[in-house]
Amino acid sequence: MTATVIDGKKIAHALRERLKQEVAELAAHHVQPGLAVILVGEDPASHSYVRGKEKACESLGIYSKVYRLPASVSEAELLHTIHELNESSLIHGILVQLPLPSHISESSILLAISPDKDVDGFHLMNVGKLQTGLPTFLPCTPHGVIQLLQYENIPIEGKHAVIVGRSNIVGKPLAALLLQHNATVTICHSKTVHLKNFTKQADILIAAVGKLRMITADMVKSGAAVIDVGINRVNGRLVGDVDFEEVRHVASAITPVPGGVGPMTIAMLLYNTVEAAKRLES
Ligand SMILES: Nc1nc2c(c(=O)[nH]1)N[C@@H](CN(C=O)c1ccc(C(=O)N[C@@H](CCC(=O)O)C(=O)O)cc1)CN2
Repeated sequence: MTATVIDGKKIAHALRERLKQEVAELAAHHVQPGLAVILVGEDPASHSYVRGKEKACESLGIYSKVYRLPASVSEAELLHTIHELNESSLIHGILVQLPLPSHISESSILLAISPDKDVDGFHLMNVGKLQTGLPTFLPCTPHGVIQLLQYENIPIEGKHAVIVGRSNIVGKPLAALLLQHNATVTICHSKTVHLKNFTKQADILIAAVGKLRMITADMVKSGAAVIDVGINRVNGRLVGDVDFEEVRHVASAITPVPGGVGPMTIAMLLYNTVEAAKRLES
């Protein structure tokens, strides 16, 4: 068997084209969605993701403003910036690029963002809404994974989805979303004993740990859909958590890294920003 390679770039592009039209329609009503991005420190990967977000906004006609702050910025200064953005009529979405330096409390910062502008879906209010199935901003990467599965007509309902990784950004919200779509969900993590016994049962296997090529062909059930959320940098190259070259001969569908889930993360952020503008301006 050779798997279908899921083209995240193409799917993200299609979504962005739809959003571009929506932004044009909003412009006709004198509404321009606005996104504020706060970036703290010098992490090159974070700078690159934020540049990607800025460029994506520009290409759709979304206003964006990036606050590039030094790693030495205090929590109080950061909170002050967020409070100002909460009040700004030009800004509909606010996000703080993660990770933050260790002297800043991530939970205090995320709690300060108005839930109505929380386009990452990380505010506790929105986390709670997701868990209880209420409408809210869906975290971008998990939402992107669901969109990829749906675009490829990969059934979710009744299937066993196994997620390797329990982060607040990906693993936990993705489990909630897959449950909403009536999958049976297992979350595995660094303390899971006999990981392979679980991954081998997956109809949909999602790797989100940040460990280079840790999912090998012997860990995958024949015909499974394999979604690789991992981003590992090796000598300047991006490599996922899945051994793509091996696993593609066992799976029925697989996402590459780069060009799989990553582009969907940005597309879903644009989606949430447009949604935020529509809600706040209605
Ligand atoms: N506040 C947030 N911080 C972080 C998030 C997030 O959703 N919100 N997620 C990640 C990083 N991330 C977005 O911020 C992100 C990761 C990857 C990509 C992407 O497009 N990847 C491309 C490759 C890009 C490259 O060449 O470097 C791909 O996989 O094809 C976009 C955004 C952590 N922080």
